Amino acid sequence: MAPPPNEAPQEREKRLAAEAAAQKRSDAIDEELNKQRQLEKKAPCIRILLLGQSESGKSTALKNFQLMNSPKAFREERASWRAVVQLNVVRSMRMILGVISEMGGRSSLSDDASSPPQDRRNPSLTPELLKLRMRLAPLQQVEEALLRKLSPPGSMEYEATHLTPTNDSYAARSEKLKQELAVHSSSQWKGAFVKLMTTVRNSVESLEIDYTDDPADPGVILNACCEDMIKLWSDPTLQGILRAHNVRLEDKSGFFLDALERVTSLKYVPTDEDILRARLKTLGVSEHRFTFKNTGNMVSNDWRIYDVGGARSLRAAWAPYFDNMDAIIFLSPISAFDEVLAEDPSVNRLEDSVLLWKSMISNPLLKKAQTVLFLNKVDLLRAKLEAGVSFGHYVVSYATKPNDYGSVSTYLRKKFTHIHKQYSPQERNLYCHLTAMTDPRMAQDVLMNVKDMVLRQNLQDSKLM
Ligand SMILES: Nc1nc2c(ncn2[C@@H]2O[C@H](COP(=O)(O)OP(=O)(O)OP(=O)(O)O)[C@@H](O)[C@H]2O)c(=O)[nH]1
Ligand SMILES: [Mg+2]
Repeated sequence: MAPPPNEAPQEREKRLAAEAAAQKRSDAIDEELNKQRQLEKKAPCIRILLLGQSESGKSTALKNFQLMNSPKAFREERASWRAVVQLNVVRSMRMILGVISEMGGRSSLSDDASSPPQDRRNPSLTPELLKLRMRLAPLQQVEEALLRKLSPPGSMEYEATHLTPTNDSYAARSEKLKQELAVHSSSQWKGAFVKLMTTVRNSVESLEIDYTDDPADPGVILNACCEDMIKLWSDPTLQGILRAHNVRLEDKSGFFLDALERVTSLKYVPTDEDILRARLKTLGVSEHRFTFKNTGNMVSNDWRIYDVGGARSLRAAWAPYFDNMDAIIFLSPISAFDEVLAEDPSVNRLEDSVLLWKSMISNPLLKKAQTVLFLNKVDLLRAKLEAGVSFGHYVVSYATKPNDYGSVSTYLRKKFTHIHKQYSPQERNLYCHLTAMTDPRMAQDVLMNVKDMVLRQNLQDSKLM
């Protein structure tokens, strides 16, 4: 900056001294930044990219990494996950109420059941079910309150999920409610729960939080609906209706209806397994840093794991991360052989997953990355096959081979392995595991294995260089 006109010698001295001090501070900052850069260069980190279609289990794998590496921090976030579990419960209930409404030719879950002419004509709906539907109308309020809590105004998800409380009809709001709550990975959705987190931190031992002193807590209404929700879910007529409509809620993400009493209790705090089962869709790409212990001095202890949103419209955002990855972990939810994509109901989910695997494997930018494949959701695959859902009916090339877990999983492993061999731009190993990411013990065993393998390979590569 030019010196002020008519500057007195004393002022000039003062100004020069201030400028020199500022320069010194700036140099010190530059030096610090350089030091950090040098350190980062000296200790390069290991980068892992989680890939796969939506609901394949990427974020669940990430949660397992967090649980493995920093269990304390993971558990301190329990209060935030409580609201997600509650939202998952309400969503499952809404699917049930939706089926009932459809049968009655109505679309609203807050309809008055006192004069339902269509319902009376439908022999499958009992007066008890209609009564429960009416009694559970307040769940709509719970859902709206939870969404407001998880996506407050001003947050990135607000636009996508916010329900205008103003003049929208319920039908219009219901349309918006159909969208799944998604959270931008870099956003601060957990911030809304900071106050509660402190409480949880103080009560980690007893695992209890008392929310009853917060009248605005949607959990209070949810708790009041608990008995009716249990009655509805255990109603044999309803179970028959769901079967007839081919709705298997127990296979869907975020299923908690088998634990309604526990998860709707006023003092409910999610367990590790609950957090792994809770469903929250990811938007965008997020980087998570881990420092693993006992990895020796030869290679870095620093790990960066990247979680991406798997829905089709979000896949374009993956490419900038392909360069420079040490490993990719691709998750394929193999239980989804009889399901379709939420974003495009004309596409079978297993078929989409196979095509995505092919395109990732053949991508030249990823040719140096080690490839890890998780054939995930084996628990659901087993349950589905045991319930008599025919794999061969959906996968024509499987034909009439036995419809049991062993045969189906072997077939899929071979199929994915074959693609890997055929489409890799250069020869490389494949580390394939059959996994259930919601089982923390199994998941952590597998992830520990993957971690060691990536590390060994990294060490080998650095020796060769
Ligand atoms: N039963 C069962 N559920 C699983 C398994 N792995 C993940 N899930 C559940 O499946 C749902 C979806 O998992 P996410 O980890 O959110 O899926 P994602 O790949 O991150 O999905 P996007 O964020 O939409 O890309 C969650 O409710 C998980 O708890 C599994 O092995 N078995
Ligand atoms: Mg995710």
